[in-house]
Amino acid sequence: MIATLTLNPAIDQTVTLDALKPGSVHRARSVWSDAGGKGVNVACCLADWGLPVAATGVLGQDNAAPFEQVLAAKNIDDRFVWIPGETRTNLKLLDAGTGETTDINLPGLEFGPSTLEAVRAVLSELAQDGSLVVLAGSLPRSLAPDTYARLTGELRARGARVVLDASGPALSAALTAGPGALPHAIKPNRHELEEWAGRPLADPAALLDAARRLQASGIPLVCVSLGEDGALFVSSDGALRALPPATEIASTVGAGDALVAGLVAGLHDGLALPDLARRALAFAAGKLSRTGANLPGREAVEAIAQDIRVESLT
Ligand SMILES: Nc1ncnc2c1ncn2[C@@H]1O[C@H](COP(=O)(O)OP(=O)(O)O)[C@@H](O)[C@H]1O
Ligand SMILES: O=P(O)(O)OC[C@H]1O[C@](O)(COP(=O)(O)O)[C@@H](O)[C@@H]1O
Repeated sequence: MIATLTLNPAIDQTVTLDALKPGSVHRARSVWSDAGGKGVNVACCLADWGLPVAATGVLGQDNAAPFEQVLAAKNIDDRFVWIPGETRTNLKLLDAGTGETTDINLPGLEFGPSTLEAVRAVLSELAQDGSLVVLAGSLPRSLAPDTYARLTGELRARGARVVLDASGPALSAALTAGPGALPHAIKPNRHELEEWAGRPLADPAALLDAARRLQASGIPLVCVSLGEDGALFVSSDGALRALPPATEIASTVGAGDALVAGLVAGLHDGLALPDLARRALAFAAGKLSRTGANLPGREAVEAIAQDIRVESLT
């Protein structure tokens, strides 16, 4: 069983501008919305790949439709806890000239201990021996930074492997949890890894060293995503860098989530590190060619994976 948790989902509203100029009035070329948030996006990509997946977390009842639609359309087991209020809308400003996206992620719905308890109950039903559980995205401000660390300990005690995609204090707390509460895999991006390290990691050697330190601390798989430079992968099988293929980019929003979904699909199939890296980058490249958290068909993703170059690092 595969499950994803999104405690702070979002409707992603992507606004395309001729050029983003801070302080000036813009007339948008176009606007579109996707139901998103990290765990929702991971579940969408896994469902497109053909794996059964359940999605849980907390959603607002007052703008439920986009989430209900996408979960139903992709046949994702909807195990969300619904609360009064609106799920946040995050703004993604796409500069058509440079192709760069500027993210404005809002704080989101806050909720108390009883809602978290309800989510915990769903997770403990979903997590069994051998399950893969993805904990992803920011935490609402009402939750303690060690929320992921605690959930990871509980899920591990049930025999599940946890894949964590978090940042800031929530990531730091999860990485300093005791040995029984560390995640099986993490996917920081360069900025998140620098935040954890407390210093810039400008050159490849510094990045690799930080990733190796995390793996040596007891996290079996560390993947550092590097945008257009691909990603680093470190496990007990070694370290490697995977390079992205040339890709038509429709939207970069959710590329990191697609990479996480590819990692999960690879862990599910027990792939060796180089093939796991190819699978993860193929998911990201497949998603980049589309808007929203959507992958092309399995054959197309497998064809992309075959073309991904992987370099072993010493
Ligand atoms: N501009 C790009 N060109 C090619 N591949 C990209 C680009 N942006 C992202 N990717 C792919 O998507 C993956 C995740 O993107 P990244 O930006 O690192 O994640 P996040 O969104 O979590 O910060 C990268 O490892 C890479 O494979
Ligand atoms: O929970 P956070 O950290 O605010 O991030 C939420 C945002 O990240 C996304 O999941 C996209 O993430 P990536 O582009 O890193 O894959 C959006 O759907 C959402 O707006």
